[in-house]
Amino acid sequence: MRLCAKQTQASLPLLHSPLSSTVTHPQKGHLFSLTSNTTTAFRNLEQAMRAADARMMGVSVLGRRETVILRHPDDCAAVSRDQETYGKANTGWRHLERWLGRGLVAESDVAHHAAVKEVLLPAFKAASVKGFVPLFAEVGEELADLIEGAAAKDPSKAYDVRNACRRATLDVIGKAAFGFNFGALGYAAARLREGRGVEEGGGGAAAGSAGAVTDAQIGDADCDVIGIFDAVLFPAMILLFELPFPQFMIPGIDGYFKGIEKLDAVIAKIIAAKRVGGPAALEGGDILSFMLKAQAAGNDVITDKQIRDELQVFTLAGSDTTAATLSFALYELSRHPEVQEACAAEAAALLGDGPSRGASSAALQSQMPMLTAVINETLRLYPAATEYVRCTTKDVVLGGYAIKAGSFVLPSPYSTQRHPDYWPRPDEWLPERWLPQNAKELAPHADKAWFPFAQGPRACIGRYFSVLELQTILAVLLRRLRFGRVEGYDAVTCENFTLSTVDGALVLPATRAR
Ligand code: HEM
Repeated sequence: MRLCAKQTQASLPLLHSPLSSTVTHPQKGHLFSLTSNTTTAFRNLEQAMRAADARMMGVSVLGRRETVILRHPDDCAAVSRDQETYGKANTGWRHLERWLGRGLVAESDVAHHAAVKEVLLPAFKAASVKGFVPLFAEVGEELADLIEGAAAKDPSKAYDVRNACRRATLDVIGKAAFGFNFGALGYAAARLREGRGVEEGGGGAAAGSAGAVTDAQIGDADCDVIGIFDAVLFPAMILLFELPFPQFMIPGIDGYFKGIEKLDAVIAKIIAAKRVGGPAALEGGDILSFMLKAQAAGNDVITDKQIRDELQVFTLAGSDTTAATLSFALYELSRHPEVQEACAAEAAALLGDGPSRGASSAALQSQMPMLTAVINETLRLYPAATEYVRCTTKDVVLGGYAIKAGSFVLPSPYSTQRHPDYWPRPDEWLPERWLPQNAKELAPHADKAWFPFAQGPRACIGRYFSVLELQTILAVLLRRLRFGRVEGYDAVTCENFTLSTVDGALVLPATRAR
């Protein structure tokens, strides 16, 4: 672990002075220490940078590549905006080629990425995604049914809302992006009716390393795509670290490859169903239809392979990220009953007896200020992507520090969004900081120190989609349910590709009297 000590611009040193700190990183540990440290490295790094009041910090991963974590908003913005100097080529994404191919998030060729993004952007604009509100509300109701069903069985039993949220967001992405029902919530509801639990697994790193891929028929009601994800995510995260001999070094790597095969089978099935349906099947407003229509119109960027890759990317990027935000929001709401009641009142006033059909994110924001504040604050304290990675294409000086060509630089939403220089009371979950009357005092630098969706040309394409999804599902849930605190329980964060928890996100749900 090394700290980028402040150096004079004149000397332009390429050295970083050593830091003795408690931060552990996979430099020389054996396999078990490696895996456990990797899942909590983001937390240790944030604390070490804060203790040292460091602008950035360098770590060495297995002694291979210099890796620098950034927590200054200007550095994060500079890296995010300049693709020529801070590219995606050579970053760990290429190790996930078998899975994500050259889909948007993994593509390193700037021109190809820009061409694909230009085609897809219209489908993700705020005006386009508002058409999905009825779908978000429908899935929100199904999620509420599942949670309510579990609570009815045993009202005193702590409920892991995280896995339920993962199921909901997977169903949303299936229906909205592909016009396909993964049936993830239906699978859990059926198991609950049979008296068999599916939510006990936790869904964190431990579940990921278990490597269980179901043999269920893909795309049918008894298929558990969440189970496939559990097998894929953890080895995928470790693959990003460029370990030598991954086939021997990474626990669960067989489950990773089998899982990708299964996901590929699901995706082939989804695309085939669309093509068989002819032009009528392309009128559903989903993103796959959008791509197939672009292809039929002669757009040569959208090849069959590109469509397959994007579907893999959307399944990944569009589900666990939003699920993490949703479940952390419910967890924090369970600990802040007064905020929860304010949100429930907003939801009741807005939704009345039915979902707000066709509302835009901006409209919901003005009508649900507290609920929107809850989402912003949850994304601040628990950004699903704690860091994102770029690779320097030449020697650079960033924020006064010299960094060698070929180094990884990681803008860190997690560390920047907890930085005491930019956030008063940084570790407190305080949704009210986002209300206009408090912003000056409690969120004075939000415009530059809050970027959970990244920034610049590689910023998240799904931002409006996911915020609208979160607003709608949270409103539907809070109108029907109250989430109580589980005494003595504090969620422990870890990383399982996206921000996760070691032990789920436990709450005590109860039906609200209406
Ligand atoms: C709370 C939810 C979400 C968060 C916090 C989030 C965060 C991010 C971040 C930080 C990046 C940049 C990654 C990088 O540069 O390596 C990103 C990229 C991306 N996200 Fe999201 N995301 C969310 C939801 C979604 C959704 C719902 C979708 C799709 C429906 C989506 C699709 C994508 C895609 C395709 C990219 C790659 C964009 C590009 O490279 O041009 N994300 N996201």
